[in-house]
Amino acid sequence: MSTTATTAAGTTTANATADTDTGTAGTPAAGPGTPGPEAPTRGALRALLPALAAHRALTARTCAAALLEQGSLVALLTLAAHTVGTAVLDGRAPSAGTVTALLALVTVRALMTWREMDLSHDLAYRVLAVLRVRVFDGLARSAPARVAGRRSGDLAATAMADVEALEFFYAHTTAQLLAAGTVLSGATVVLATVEPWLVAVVAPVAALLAAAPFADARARAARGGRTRTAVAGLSADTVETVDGLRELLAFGALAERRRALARRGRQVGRAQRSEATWETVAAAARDLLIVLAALGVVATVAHSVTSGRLHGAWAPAALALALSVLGPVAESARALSQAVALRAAASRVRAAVRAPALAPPPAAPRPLPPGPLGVRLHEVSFGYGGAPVLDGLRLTVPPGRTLALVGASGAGKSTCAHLLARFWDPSAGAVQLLPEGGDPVDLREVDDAELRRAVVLVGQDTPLFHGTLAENLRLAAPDADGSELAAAARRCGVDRIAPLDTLVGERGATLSGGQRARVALARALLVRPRVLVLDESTAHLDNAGDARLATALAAEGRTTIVIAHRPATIRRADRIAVLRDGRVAEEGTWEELTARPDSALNHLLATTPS
Ligand SMILES: Nc1ncnc2c1ncn2[C@@H]1O[C@H](COP(=O)(O)OP(=O)(O)OP(=O)(O)O)[C@@H](O)[C@H]1O
Repeated sequence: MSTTATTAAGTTTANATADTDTGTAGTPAAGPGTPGPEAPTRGALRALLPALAAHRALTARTCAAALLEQGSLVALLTLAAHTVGTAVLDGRAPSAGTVTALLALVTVRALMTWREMDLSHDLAYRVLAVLRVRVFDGLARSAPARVAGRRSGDLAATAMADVEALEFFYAHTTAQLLAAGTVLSGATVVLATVEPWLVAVVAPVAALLAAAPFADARARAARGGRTRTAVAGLSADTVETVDGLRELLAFGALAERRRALARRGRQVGRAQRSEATWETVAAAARDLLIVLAALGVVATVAHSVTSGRLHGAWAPAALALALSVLGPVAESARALSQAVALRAAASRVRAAVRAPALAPPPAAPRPLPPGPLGVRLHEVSFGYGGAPVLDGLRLTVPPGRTLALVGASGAGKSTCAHLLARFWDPSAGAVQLLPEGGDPVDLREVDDAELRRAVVLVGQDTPLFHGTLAENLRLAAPDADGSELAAAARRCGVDRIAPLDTLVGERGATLSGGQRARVALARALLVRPRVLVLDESTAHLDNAGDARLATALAAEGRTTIVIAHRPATIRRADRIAVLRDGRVAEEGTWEELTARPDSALNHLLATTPS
């Protein structure tokens, strides 16, 4: 068996302590081709933009609202200043048209402030909802290798915290930057006609403010990356702690775990503090620049008026226009610098979304012929990145027969089961289904949905989901009617556990290991698989329960591969294959293999407690 829930929790403590000591999020050996948790951040923000394409109309409305919001404020301040200027210098009261325009601008500004916030958040939440599903799709595509290679809390951090962090990018950056750029361009044209020197003051400051976040983009992204990694590590440790609470309690390891979590928390705090410190320094630098620009604008306007280039009545308007346009520019610079820090989150999300399929779908699927299916592993080699686990393995199970696959712990039995379920593909050789009298069909040629109906794998610790027994059974066959459900439940003794509308709690926490196994087996039977792979599925049951289930599972025409250590289970199979050194060391019936004193099976049985 590969990692199980119970053993994972037991080994977690050691892993987690080591992680905390080195200050890195632990990443056990990944499956073949597993993308690493940290991907390069270059272009990660740009890669977020295409997600807006699905919401073109809403994006356009958000941009328009942002433009009206920023533009109306600049126009309002400029017009108000002009009105005051002409009233003071020319002694003219504002006309009814001017008052109406001022009131209209106030109204537009108020309405657009609300509208822009409403639309930009609506847009962001829609994009994030799609992103979350795409992250989930990526995880599903690359499971279980990715899940084996990355800790679940780390994956949860990508699916939740990293995606959530991107809300800022979609709600507060894109439309606002576009609007600020447009308002700045318009204001620059007006300023150029009124007093070109004002452009000479405003334009370089605007350029400096816009460029500043990119000047230390690498360091900023690295600081953001450290925060994301620390948050992911904390999330991974927290999830493992909750999962393994019983073991931690049993071994009296709670206090040490608590200290480790506190250290993780401090790591997150330090990373966030470092980001915040740099951000406040950058904000202070921006403020200083704006103040200097404002002084420059005031001095330029004063000089223009005294030198006669600008009429005094226009001075307040020019002043207001030049100063008010600096507001959106400064706000955009702040948004940009925050967005640059999001590159790490964006790249983690991008890596999850783009995760390659470890078992890619066939270009031209081959339909499986009806009738019983056998199984063949033809010269199969496979490894998890290190030494090969399977090395040219050959194994054939004719249609309708039962084979017990045995071997020492770590021999590769579960790996064979996972290849049969096509969780991933072999690096050499082929895993095939054998129709009776037909040509073998490589699993790589079979459509995924058809494969899931034909081959079902039941593991030792198949987790159940929060819900009723019936809902857990229906997971495999959503269309199964009540009588089918009842029949499968009866065959596996699920009906003796509790009524089918009983809630089982998260991961089936309210059931015993044996009861969970019965539910998992009944669930598998509902699919009516032609090939059933049982990976120590009945290990939690007593001998009598195991025997009764074996009788219930026996079905005409179904091929069954049983991975087991229990002699009584192995004995019931038609044939037995012993796995050693990545190959089948010997194969035969129970009688044949046990008759030879030096057989690998006898060696194995001698070391297996009965
Ligand atoms: N996801 C993984 N990443 C890296 N190595 C793995 C992974 N899964 C299994 N292995 C390694 O592959 C080898 C075979 O594991 P496998 O689970 O197939 O053994 P097994 O025969 O089922 O063992 P057991 O009887 O103990 O369940 C072991 O050395 C194991 O450490």
